[in-house]
Amino acid sequence: MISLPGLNLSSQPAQAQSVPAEAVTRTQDLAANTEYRFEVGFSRTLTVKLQSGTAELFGTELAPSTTYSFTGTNGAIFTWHGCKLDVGGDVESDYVAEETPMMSFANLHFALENLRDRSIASGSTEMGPRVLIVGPDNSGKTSLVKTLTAYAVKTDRQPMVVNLDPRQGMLSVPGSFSAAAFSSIVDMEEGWGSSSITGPSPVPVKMPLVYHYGLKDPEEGRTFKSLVTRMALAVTSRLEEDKPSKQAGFIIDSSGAISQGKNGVYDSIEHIVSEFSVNVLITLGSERLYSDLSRKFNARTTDPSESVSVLRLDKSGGCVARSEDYMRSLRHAQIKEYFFGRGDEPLAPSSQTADVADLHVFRIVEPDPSGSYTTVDEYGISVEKPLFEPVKVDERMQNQILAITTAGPKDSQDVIRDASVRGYIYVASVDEARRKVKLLSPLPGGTLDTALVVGSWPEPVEGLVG
Ligand SMILES: Nc1ncnc2c1ncn2[C@@H]1O[C@H](COP(=O)(O)OP(=O)(O)OP(=O)(O)O)[C@@H](O)[C@H]1O
Repeated sequence: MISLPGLNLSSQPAQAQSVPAEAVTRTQDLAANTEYRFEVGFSRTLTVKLQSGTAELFGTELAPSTTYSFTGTNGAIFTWHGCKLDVGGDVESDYVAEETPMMSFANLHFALENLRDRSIASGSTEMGPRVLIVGPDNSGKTSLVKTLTAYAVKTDRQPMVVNLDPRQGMLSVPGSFSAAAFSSIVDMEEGWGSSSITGPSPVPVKMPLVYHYGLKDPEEGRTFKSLVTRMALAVTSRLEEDKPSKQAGFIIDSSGAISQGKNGVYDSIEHIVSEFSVNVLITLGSERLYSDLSRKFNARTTDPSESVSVLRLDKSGGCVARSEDYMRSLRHAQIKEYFFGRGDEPLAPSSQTADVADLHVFRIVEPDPSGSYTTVDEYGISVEKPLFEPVKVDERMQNQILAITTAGPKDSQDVIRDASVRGYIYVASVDEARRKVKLLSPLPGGTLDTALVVGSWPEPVEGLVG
């Protein structure tokens, strides 16, 4: 058996052990072009083994005779030509679906392949496809990104994947934005990974680029657009040095919040399209979004090199609306994995004690309940609040995740905002009397003489250290 999914084995050893791979299984026959869909909660485990035929999970092929196990996961195992699966364990629900959008996903992949071939034919002067995926919450954006990435990697491409959704991290913790080039297969059970230093999950070619956003909703913060601009510059300059990834292009995953629009205006989407020079904009699961965006971008076809193809894909019937409880468990599992690794790839985070006075923590300033960022200064004049405010480390900071930025503690607000992230630390405990703080870091050592940034997202995680 490989590992428990994503999501740290140590949190649920009892359940994991209660379902050994050799426990009772049943055979699930799948006809061609159908998929086996499952919902597995955090307290259950499903095991799946490919008995015969071929099958894939979000584009990644299942290896024969390998038992995969899933916990805290919703997903679907699809087969193009039919297969038999050995299914065991326990699920919230499962069923076989005959209608899937996989053919349209595969067609999209082939269209992207044409653009990649065109980039190669141009001697890499042209960049490969620059794709942005938008759609409401739970419309299947991340699953489509995984599928397109897996298909591209199977064709020996090295696409870059950019995550601009703070609800879920990619190779990092929730609340971050990240980008990484992928070259080998996406790990089956976990699928995306949150740790940047474990081995087998999606294997980035280089360390991921990470920026800290620190809020739940891209539309609520003042730093979203600047971070998109920074990320676009960083991704573009990385691609200039990396031919295979430049030819393969990139795929951007976004948050459902930016697809809501305000009176037909999609400011954040337009900003991403313009900063990343997106030329393929995929709308998932919303006729209205497709209609609004195609009207907007089709009107701009004066210069063909700047044209944006807006495509519409149907939402898969398998997409599951996830409860707030489920999402919280998912975030906590991701954070736990960032520090401790996974069942078969454990990490040993280092614990260090520091003086409270040595930490330079900046809190992201949030709007007041009316959404305003203005305040009245000592002269009664209305002024804009700063982006960050320095905060003292006290007991309220216990269980918080802090971003270690590349900015110095004396740098300006803009420098702190635009700084990339070296990694994250967890505040395990604060002893106010002794003025000491115990920190957990995925990497040993490291200087704390930088600006540490904390936001309201992700929320404090209790009990990370037992
Ligand atoms: N075909 C399918 N069968 C079963 N489950 C699926 C299928 N497609 C997606 N899901 C599940 O549905 C949920 C929502 O999908 P996904 O995360 O891809 O959507 P999203 O649009 O990225 O969501 P959000 O923007 O809210 O993060 C996930 O738990 C995913 O694993």
